[in-house]
Amino acid sequence: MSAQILDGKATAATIRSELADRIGALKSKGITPGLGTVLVGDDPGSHTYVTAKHRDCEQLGINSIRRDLPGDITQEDLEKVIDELNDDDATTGYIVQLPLPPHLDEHAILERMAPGKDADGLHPTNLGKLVLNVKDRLDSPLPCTPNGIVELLLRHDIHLKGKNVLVVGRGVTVGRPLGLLLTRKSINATVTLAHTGTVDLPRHLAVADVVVAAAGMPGMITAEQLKPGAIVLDVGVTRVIDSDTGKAKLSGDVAKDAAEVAGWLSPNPGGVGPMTRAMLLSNVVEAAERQAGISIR
Ligand SMILES: Nc1nc2c(c(=O)[nH]1)N[C@@H](CN(C=O)c1ccc(C(=O)N[C@@H](CCC(=O)O)C(=O)O)cc1)CN2
Repeated sequence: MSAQILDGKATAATIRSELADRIGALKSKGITPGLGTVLVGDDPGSHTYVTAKHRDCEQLGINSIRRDLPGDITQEDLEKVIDELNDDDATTGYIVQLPLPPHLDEHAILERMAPGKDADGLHPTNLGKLVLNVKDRLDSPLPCTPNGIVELLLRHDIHLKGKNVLVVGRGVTVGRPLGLLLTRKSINATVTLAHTGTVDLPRHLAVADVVVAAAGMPGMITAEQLKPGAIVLDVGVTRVIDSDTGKAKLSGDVAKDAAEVAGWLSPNPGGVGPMTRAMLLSNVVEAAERQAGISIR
């Protein structure tokens, strides 16, 4: 048996073409959405993701505003950039690429962003709305990776009602918000959130109908640990040096042989990553629609 593929690349392309129509409608009213990005330092992964986000914008006719800043920028100077983007009318939404270098206070930076311009759904007000389960999902943006995972499953006609979902990793961009999203009544999954303090992870894996691996530990989840037929989403990405070529390559959290046991598997790359970017574009378009007072659906 070989797992069916949760094709994030193709699904993201479909979402982009749907967004193109909405961007056209905004432009006909004289509004062009604009995505701002703030990138601090020279981490190659973050650089790749930000560049890809701007490429997506260019392809869809979204303006993009790029602020690449030195790795030793002070908190005060970074806050000035945040204030400028908050005040810039051309920037309808923006993100601060994470992680920030350790000398910077990430929470203070996210909190300083205007919640209405937060294209990542990571401002405390927007995360708070997720916690409070604010009914109208269009009232505030959802974090891109969790939203992308839900969208990827739904568009493959996979519904999680009553399913046991094991989320491995409690980071702010994936694990924590995903648990909140999946336990909404509209999804109704039963979620276990595992982390580095979890005792006996294999016991949890053995009973999980769905596994979301977002720990950033290459190959940590193997075929023999999975329940046969499990739906597996491989989210974690680590850059490792290939011992044969000496070149850096990407490695997910799920071992290659998982495909022999899983019922569905998201490839990595090509699975959740492209969906994260598609959901960012969707948040930017929704923010522009909200700001223009356009009723969305
Ligand atoms: N402010 C944010 N920072 C980070 C987020 C986030 O949602 N907001 N998530 C991750 C990184 N991330 C988005 O920024 C991201 C990860 C992966 C991809 C992607 O398209 N991956 C491709 C492979 C790309 C490659 O060659 O490296 C794939 O999976 O096919 C996009 C965005 C942490 N930071």
